[in-house]
Amino acid sequence: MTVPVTDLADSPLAHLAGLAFAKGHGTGNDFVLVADPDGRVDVSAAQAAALCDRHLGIGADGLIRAVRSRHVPEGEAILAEDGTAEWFMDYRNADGSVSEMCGNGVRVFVAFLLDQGLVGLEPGQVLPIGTRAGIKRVERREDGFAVDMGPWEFIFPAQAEADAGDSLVTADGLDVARPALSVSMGNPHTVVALAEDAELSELRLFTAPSVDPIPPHGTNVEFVVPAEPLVRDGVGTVSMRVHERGVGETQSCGTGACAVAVAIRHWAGAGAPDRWNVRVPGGAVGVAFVPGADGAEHVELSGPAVIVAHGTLG
Ligand SMILES: N[C@@H](CCC[C@H](N)C(=O)O)C(=O)O
Repeated sequence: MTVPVTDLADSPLAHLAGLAFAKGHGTGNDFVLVADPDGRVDVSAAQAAALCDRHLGIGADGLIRAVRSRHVPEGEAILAEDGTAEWFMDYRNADGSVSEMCGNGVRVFVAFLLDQGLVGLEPGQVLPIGTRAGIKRVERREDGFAVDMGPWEFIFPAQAEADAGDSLVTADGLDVARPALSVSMGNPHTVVALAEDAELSELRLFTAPSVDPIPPHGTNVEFVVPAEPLVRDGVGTVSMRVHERGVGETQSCGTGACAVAVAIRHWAGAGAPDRWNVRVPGGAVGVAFVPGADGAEHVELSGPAVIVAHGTLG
């Protein structure tokens, strides 16, 4: 009997045989990346999930398709706002669901465009990228990328302003439900403060925490512990773990780190710093609150982006 070692016939990946891909990560948040400049690769939710499967596929927290903005429905609005936003980040979670935004992903996306020779970008230069959460401007730096993530918002503004929390979160490893604050960074996040490192490390995030009330489109849940001291030389430091919507626990979440900085600064009150170092299991990212060109406060996310491998499916 011949064993068909390259046969994907029974897999959702069958129609993608021959597809070139790269694998990359930002602080351990890892992605399969596919270049599809002319919008010819139609990846279904099942195929995205199969590609991201760590046992039967390539394995990743998400799938990123690099497509020209003019070839996606969202691109019309993107290009109307900025005709130079040529590239669109089509992002899917590991379960195949679509997400509005990925902060680590958008840095890795630009590293991938550079890797593929699809753009040129010198340190100090900025590239506008279309996403489902609008245009994100990504600056190349000597040691990685910094992204203008735009303004943040409370998801339940009335409760957030009035109280320390707007919802309650229970998770495996927590003795009682904890108050939490829900923040939108284009995608939804719910942030829970814990008292000490032991509480953070004892969490078991194999199952999704439960959030009540849950934001309308579900949520990513971040658990955060302040460093001791919280602020040194004007920069705050915290440690976080995350359970991502559509994925599970990941090594890092860029939009989650931004949401954590928003919540911790809110809880810390007047005098809290505008610059934060957010430690994650896969490394650390920087978050800064900066004035945006539109007059609103914007969140800037900075960190590394690495392309680790290239391959062909099948
Ligand atoms: N890891 C990402 C966020 C990816 C999307 C998220 N799971 C969602 O569904 O909103 C990041 O770095 O921001």
